Amino acid sequence: MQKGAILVLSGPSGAGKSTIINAASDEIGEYYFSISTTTRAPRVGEEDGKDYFFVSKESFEEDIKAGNFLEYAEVHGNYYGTSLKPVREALDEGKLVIFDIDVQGHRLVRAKMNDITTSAFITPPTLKELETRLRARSTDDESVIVKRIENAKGEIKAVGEYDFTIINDTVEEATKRFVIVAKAARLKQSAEDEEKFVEHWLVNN
Ligand SMILES: Nc1ncnc2c1ncn2[C@@H]1O[C@H](COP(=O)(O)OP(=O)(O)OP(=O)(O)O)[C@@H](O)[C@H]1O
Ligand SMILES: Nc1nc2c(ncn2[C@@H]2O[C@H](COP(=O)(O)O)[C@@H](O)[C@H]2O)c(=O)[nH]1
Repeated sequence: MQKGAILVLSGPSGAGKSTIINAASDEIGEYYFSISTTTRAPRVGEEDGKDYFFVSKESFEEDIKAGNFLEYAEVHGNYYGTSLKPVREALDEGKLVIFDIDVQGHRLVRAKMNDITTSAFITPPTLKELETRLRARSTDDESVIVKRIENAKGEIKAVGEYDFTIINDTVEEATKRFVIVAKAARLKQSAEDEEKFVEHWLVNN
């Protein structure tokens, strides 16, 4: 029986998802962060197996064919996907599994594992502030930044599909809110658990 729960975090590139997960990591108890596979090239300082599993397009497409992904999507011109096996194992161990995935990925996870999923959309207060932060991060070329800002205008429209919205004005305040959301996510029960509880409750009355 599956015992864990899922917390999906989405938001435009540069919203602060990684920053907030890292800032909250000591306060949210034991969790498993799902390391995605991508065909994007590593940024300076990124490590294979820590930030992402960096693979070729051919290798990614083989994994698609083999059914190895829980979800995958093309985002900003590259493939990104969540491997099913480690997620299943973490859920079976009763862990909270945290995903940093885009809005398409969130829809696919919802379609497959809605009953154990909680989600939050993170965004800076304005598009202008997003642009400032993406430029200040200095990890991407100008053409990549322009593409991500353009895509953010579409991504923000999915905000209503999420359980929670976290406006990342200051890291401190956004992290506090994320910690509360993570605690709520842990409490999400699977439909199977609910059925068992009702059965047990009725029999014992
Ligand atoms: N509240 C904040 N105020 C100012 N700068 C911030 C804030 N939150 C994050 N940042 C900065 O904004 C940049 C983007 O943050 P981060 O890399 O965490 O975004 P992300 O959502 O994980 O992006 P991506 O989806 O591209 O991986 C970083 O340089 C980070 O230090
Ligand atoms: N659908 C998925 N989206 C993913 C996954 N891993 C990351 N992402 C999203 O991609 C963008 C860009 O990330 P970056 O590291 O290149 O800046 C960002 O919105 C992530 O949330 C995934 O496995 N599936």
